[in-house]
Formats: sequence, C-alpha cells, structure tokens
Amino acid sequence: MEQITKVWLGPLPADSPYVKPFRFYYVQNGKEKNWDLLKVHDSVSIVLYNTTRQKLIFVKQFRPAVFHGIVTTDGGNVDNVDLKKYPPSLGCTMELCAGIVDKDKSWNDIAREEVLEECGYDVPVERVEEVMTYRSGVGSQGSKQKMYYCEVTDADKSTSGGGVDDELIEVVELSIEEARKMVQQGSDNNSPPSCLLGVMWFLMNKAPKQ
Ligand SMILES: Nc1nc(=O)c2ncn([C@@H]3O[C@H](COP(=O)(O)OP(=O)(O)O[C@H]4O[C@H](CO)[C@@H](O)[C@H](O)[C@H]4O)[C@@H](O)[C@H]3O)c2[nH]1
Ligand SMILES: [Mg+2]
Repeated sequence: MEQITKVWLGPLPADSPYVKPFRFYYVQNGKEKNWDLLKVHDSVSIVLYNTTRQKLIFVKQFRPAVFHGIVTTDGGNVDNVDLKKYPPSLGCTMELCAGIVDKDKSWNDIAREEVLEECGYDVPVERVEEVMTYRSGVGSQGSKQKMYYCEVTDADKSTSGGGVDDELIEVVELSIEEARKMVQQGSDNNSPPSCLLGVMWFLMNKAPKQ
C-alpha cells in the first residue's frame, strides 16, 4: 500500500512550508530560559461513522516521522536504511481523517473537504459537527487541532477517497466492536492519541447502547 522503495535524510530547508524551527527565550521567576520549538500548521480531524454499514471510517498512510521514530528507537540509522530489515509498513498508522489548516477557508469547510478527499464522502458542511479542540505535541509544537463528528451513509459516497495530489491513503472501516478493542487493549497500529480520543468520544457519546 505504501509503495516506498528508498529512504534517506537531508537538512531542513529554511523555507519549509510545513515546519519552522525556533529558539524561544523567556524570563520565568527571574531566570532566563529558552525552549526549542517547531511552528507547524493547525489541523482538523473528523470522527466518521457510516450509519448504513455501522462502521467507523479511518485512514491508513505511511508517516515518515513514525517510521523514523521506530527505526531510531531500535538503534537503526534511517539514512539509506535497509528496507528489508525495516519494512516501510512499520511506519503506517491508523488515524482519523485529518488535514492541515493551510488554506484561506473556514475550519469547518476544510473538515468537509478532508472527508471528501481522503474518504470519498461528499457531505454538506452543515453535517460536520464540531466536537472539541486540543493541543498536540505540547513540548515541541503546541498546535491546535479541532475534532469534528460526521455521520455518513453509503449514498454520500462519491469517490473511493485516497487523498489528493501524491497522497497514498487507504480507507479502513472498523466495526464498533473492533474500534472498542483498539482503545481497550491498545493496538500495534501506531494510532496517534487524537484517533484514540476520537474513538473513546464516539463510544461514550454516539455508539448505540447495548
Ligand atoms: N506535514 C507535512 N510535512 C511535510 O513535510 C509535507 N510535505 C508534503 N506534505 C503534504 O501536505 C499534505 C498534508 O496532509 P493533510 O492536510 O491531510 O494533513 P495530515 O498529514 O493528515 O496531518 C494532520 O493530521 C494528523 C493526524 O491527526 C496530525 O497528526 C497532524 O498534526 C495534522 O496536521 C499532504 O498532501 C502531504 O503530502 C507535507 N505535510
Ligand atoms: Mg490527512
């Protein structure tokens, strides 16, 4: 699915549109301190539930940062890494449908667009409900993510999804029981906390009571 054939590293160009590193200085309790941080885009995530088939909809994709973390924690060198020893599938994650806020559009419109681009469901923006906001990576980035909830049906499906431009995204459907297991027992699918939070929120507030 991920189709990765080669991996290597390089320095971060100063004009990256995605991450800008800074050293932040401040005086606290009379003492000068500093903190190294990364400015990254804010983002939206969407808990998607298909009521026709009673499935939660997730996206699976190769995440370079996760692959890097796995290889280096294991003591490996990512630069020109041996992909037989470290298969790229190690860096694939199960996530909520999500996207960065990098356009001159409302957050709700961006959430609606991600549902269409990544998962293929074409819904009017009114059907995308705001749930909560939180901060990710508070030690290094502190970016805001707003979580949404959207119920979809098979009739809303207009494309197979999979992302735009060069994105390679797999749409994955889980039953409520399978999603419950993911947060009860944990799993080895590299899910970020935002995805686990979204599933727990759904189970507490939306899942049909048994
Ligand atoms: N981030 C990035 N760095 C690059 O160097 C980089 N180079 C190219 N790109 C392109 O930017 C687009 C980013 O895709 P999305 O808008 O769908 O955003 P996500 O990657 O899904 O990230 C969100 O959702 C995650 C899960 O909740 C959260 O962890 C993130 O914080 C949150 O932003 C893709 O077209 C990708 O090809 C980069 N994107
Ligand atoms: Mg995305």
